[in-house]
Amino acid sequence: MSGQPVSTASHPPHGHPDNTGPSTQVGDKASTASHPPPHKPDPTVADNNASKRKLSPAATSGAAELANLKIRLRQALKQYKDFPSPGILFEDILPIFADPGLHEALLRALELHVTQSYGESQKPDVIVGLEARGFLFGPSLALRLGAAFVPVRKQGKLPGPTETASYQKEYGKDFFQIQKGAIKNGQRVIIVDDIIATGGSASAAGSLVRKLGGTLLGYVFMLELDFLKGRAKLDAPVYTLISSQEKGKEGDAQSAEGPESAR
Ligand SMILES: O=P(O)(O)OC[C@H]1O[C@H](OP(=O)(O)OP(=O)(O)O)[C@H](O)[C@@H]1O
Ligand SMILES: Nc1ncnc2[nH]cnc12
Repeated sequence: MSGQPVSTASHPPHGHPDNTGPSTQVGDKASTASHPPPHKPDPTVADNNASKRKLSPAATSGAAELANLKIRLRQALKQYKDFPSPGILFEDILPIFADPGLHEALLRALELHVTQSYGESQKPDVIVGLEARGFLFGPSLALRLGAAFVPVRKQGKLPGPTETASYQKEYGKDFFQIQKGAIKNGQRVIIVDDIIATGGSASAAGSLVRKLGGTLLGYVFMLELDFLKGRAKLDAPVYTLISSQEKGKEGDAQSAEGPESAR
């Protein structure tokens, strides 16, 4: 049933039996999937090695704050079976934006990540957001970082000369466009979107940024469906706040009678 969010009492933070590949993150090149092997700590919810790496007190408290924010955000996600088509477990990120406290937590978490990972000398000049859900937080993040915001839109929505890239995503095929001249040669760019699934959308957006002469610093996502290994398609550092879908648990998920918090 796709009309009701699935109960996730039996659906702990996502993972997948196939999820064995490395998960590269800026500032942490080791496995960063939210379901690392049992003997490894979960790097998406805590910077467990902060003290060993002798981080400054400010960086350590920033890492602790980030870990806390991630837990709150993870709990707000909802899942819908068979939406928009059979076999897809749809991750609904909208509850985060319905709650001003969580919305603020999201922006703060992303801002912390970018400022901690890139520092003053490598600050992004441009945040590129992908239509449509990348528009929910891309402009606000850009404002916090003192960067420009540039949209990548679905075909036929942008006026004037554009560059186009076709792509395949988890549940369909599409075209992305960006306005020519929207990014200047050599500008440092971070691409943001809500979810990376197969990586098709993000990869197409990356090719558009490079076509315009942008220097792609990396990708930032709220959520990664890591069993789909989308990050393998991307040739710049990838950061995700939360990951991923536990496909093996899909069959266990019960239909909920009403809205229910995901995790
Ligand atoms: O990694 P992929 O397999 O490419 O899938 C990820 C993309 O799919 C969704 O966009 P979609 O175009 O479905 O919807 P939206 O317009 O609601 O953002 C999502 O917001 C990502 O952009
Ligand atoms: N499973 C999924 N849930 C929400 N958005 C998506 N975009 C691609 N796959 C998705």
